[in-house]
Amino acid sequence: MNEIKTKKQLPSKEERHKLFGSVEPGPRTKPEEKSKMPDLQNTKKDFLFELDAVGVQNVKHPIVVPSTLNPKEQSTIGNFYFASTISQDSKGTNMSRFTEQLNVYHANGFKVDIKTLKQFVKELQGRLKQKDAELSVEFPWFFEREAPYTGKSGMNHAEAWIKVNYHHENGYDVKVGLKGKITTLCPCSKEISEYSAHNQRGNVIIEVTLDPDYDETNIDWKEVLLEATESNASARIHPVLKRPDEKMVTEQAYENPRFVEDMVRLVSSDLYELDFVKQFHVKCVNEESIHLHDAIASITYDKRKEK
Ligand SMILES: Nc1nc2c(ncn2[C@@H]2O[C@H](COP(=O)(O)OP(=O)(O)OP(=O)(O)O)[C@@H](O)[C@H]2O)c(=O)[nH]1
Repeated sequence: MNEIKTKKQLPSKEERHKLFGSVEPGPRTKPEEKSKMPDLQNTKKDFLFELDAVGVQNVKHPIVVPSTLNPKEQSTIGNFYFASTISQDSKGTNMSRFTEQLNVYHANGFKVDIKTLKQFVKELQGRLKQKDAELSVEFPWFFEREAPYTGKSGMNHAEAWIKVNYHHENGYDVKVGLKGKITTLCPCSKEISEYSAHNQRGNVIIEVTLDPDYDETNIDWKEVLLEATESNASARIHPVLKRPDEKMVTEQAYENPRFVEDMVRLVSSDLYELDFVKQFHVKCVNEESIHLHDAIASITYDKRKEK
């Protein structure tokens, strides 16, 4: 026997909102025109302390990333931080101006190269009417990777970031960074064991200060930092491996054992030799396969302080 279904008769949307607590607007007494509104953040008084930074963070926005590896240009999502210092006599910043400027750049297709970001930060300093401004942007950077024997390719990615600071008297400070993943095979395990050696996935985190004359039209820092990471590892990580490839990377790792300390020293040596790198920080975090904890090592070095 067929059941007879009766359709619910819902109240109108307005009635439904009232049912769940919406009320009529109250009397309006405060100005609605911008020029008549108090501007609290622009109050001038002695506010006791200068601020190191005031701004916005965790701003997600579409960006275009140029690359020397394939794909040569990729659309992705950047996570931005924008800030400036403010003086003791200013109550607050004009927060709308950070995202207002972001939208101006979006209208032209926001390409996150060093030249564009430097221009962005200088304009932001002017827009905020402060003596400095800074931004950082983090994004996943994709690159094509071929298997070592069969040449089968797929996409790998690393976390990349750029930090730009501009001061109206001191100029720019630009830092770039990359977190890449590698295989490391334990030298101690190889030495003491009758067979095999434990290995792990290592994370190499690099941040470098760029030389003011760094020319991104000649060198892509992302590719260089990735190569410094991967070329010093026990083996590279691949998206696609067939059996002949797997045999190659397994044997290569066994032939190139690395402690976490070896990794940071070898990567630092490569960075030391690069003219466009003035200062660097290298950290390696190995997700140990024979422990629940990670092994870590790091180096910070400033070439500008050398005698
Ligand atoms: N300074 C400051 N603003 C905040 C904060 N949190 C939110 N805001 C918001 O920032 C917005 C105002 O931005 P402003 O840039 O000062 O706006 P405006 O004065 O209309 O903009 P201009 O014409 O550029 O000066 C308001 O919506 C504030 O509520 C905060 O902690 N500090």
